[in-house]
Order: sequence, then structure tokens, then C-alpha cells
Amino acid sequence: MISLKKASIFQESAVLIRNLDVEFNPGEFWGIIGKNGVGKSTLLNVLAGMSNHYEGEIQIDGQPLNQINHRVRAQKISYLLQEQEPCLAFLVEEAIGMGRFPWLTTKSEDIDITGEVMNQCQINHLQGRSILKLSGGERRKVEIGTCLAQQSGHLLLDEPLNHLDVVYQKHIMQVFKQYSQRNAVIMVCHDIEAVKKYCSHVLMLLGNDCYLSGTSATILTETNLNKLFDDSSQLN
Ligand SMILES: Nc1ncnc2c1ncn2[C@@H]1O[C@H](COP(=O)(O)OP(=O)(O)OP(=O)(O)O)[C@@H](O)[C@H]1O
Repeated sequence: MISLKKASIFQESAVLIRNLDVEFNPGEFWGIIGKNGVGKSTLLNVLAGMSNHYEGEIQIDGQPLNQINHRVRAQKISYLLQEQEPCLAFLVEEAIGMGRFPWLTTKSEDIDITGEVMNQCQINHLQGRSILKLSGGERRKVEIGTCLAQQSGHLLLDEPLNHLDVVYQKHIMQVFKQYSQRNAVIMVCHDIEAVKKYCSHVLMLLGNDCYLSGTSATILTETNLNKLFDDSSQLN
């Protein structure tokens, strides 16, 4: 479980989110929504341990986030960034196998898990290809695969649907939904319809230190969505 108590999130010296109280539990699929620049990615960066610009209490499975060593944190949290630029010519299966690094498991187990993930992500046909020579969508599928191979208890996803075709978007959202049955999935997403359809819970960041959190049914009301976008017609 990731728990935030009176957490304030900063970008440089500016506070983006103030006094956030929320818990992300296994069995929950959270959608984080809000306008551009409101602080969604910055929040994920903090939860992933990539930024320590926060105040208040953030705990992962009962331990303060800033006291968890890197390997244990990587066992607990995997993070799909909004954009990732590969610079080394790893093969697709090598890139996915990197998700296994925190676990120090045997090579054969890692190969098995990598194979399962490639099936799950429908990317078997990309085996043997360099990640530098993939299309944007193919690369996104591999990045998602690396996160799934990490088998962490908390999966952080920053706009995972970027670059993916609509058919694959549906497939991978089902995969995330299934993953959330035993783990916590926390996804930043601009596609409100997808959030409505797949997420059990929503954190709506409204800016100016305001937010709403709770089950999707209670948060994704017309009134709240109007507050978020100031214009409900954007949703039609
Ligand atoms: N590296 C950085 N240095 C300085 N300011 C930054 C940096 N990254 C982001 N910001 C600023 O912090 C604020 C929050 O950015 P963040 O990326 O968290 O927004 P977001 O809600 O994820 O937006 P989007 O929907 O556009 O992805 C923005 O005002 C942004 O300009």
C-alpha cells in the first residue's frame, strides 16, 4: 500500500499539490486526472523515489519512502515514464528482462517471466529486434513489458496509452485491470472514458491545492468533471 498523509509535492520551490491524503491499496486501479501542468507526473516521480521534493508522510507498505533502499523500492514500485528515450541497442527481450534486476532470481526464471510478459503484451514477433529500431507504439509496448516483468506490488503508469493504437489500448487496459486485482495500479491518463471504464478509483487534481479522491463512481460525476475542465462540452 502507498499511503500519503498531509503530503505536499513541490516542483523546484513551487508547491504543486498541498496536503494530499490518499491511500493506494492492492486491488485498486487508480486513475489520476487533471489539466496539463497540474502536477500529475511530478507526483508519480515522487512516489517512484525519483524526486524527494515533498513534505509530509509518504509510506510504502508501512515504511517511509525515503528510508527504503533502491533494490527494495524497485521490488515494490515499477514506473512507466510518460516518455522514455532509449539510447542503447538492447534487444527487445533484453529490455524486458531488465525488469527482473531487483529480484536476483535465476536466469531460467527470468527467461520464463520475460516470455510470459512478451505473450501478455503481444510482442513475441519483436523478439531479436533492437529497441532503437522500433516504432513509437512498439517501443511503448516494450516499456510496458519491462514494468510488468518487474512484478512489483505497485505499478505507476504515466499516460501509458501514448503511441498505442485503439485496439491495443483496449487490450493493455485489460492487462492493467487484471494486474490491479492483486496489486495497486496508479495511472495518469487524459482519456476520461478509459478511466471511467477501467479504474476503480480516481484522484482528480483540480489545481490551487484542491483535489478530490474516491471511487470512480463518486468522483467522475458531471459536476466534478465540469469543475475540472470548466467546460463539460470537452467531454462529448
Ligand atoms: N524539470 C522541470 N523543471 C521545472 N519545472 C518543471 C519541470 N518539470 C515539470 N515542471 C513544471 O511543473 C509543473 C507540473 O508538471 P507535471 O509534468 O507534473 O504536470 P502534469 O500534470 O503531469 O502535466 P501534463 O498533463 O502536461 O503531462 C508544470 O508547471 C511544469 O511546467
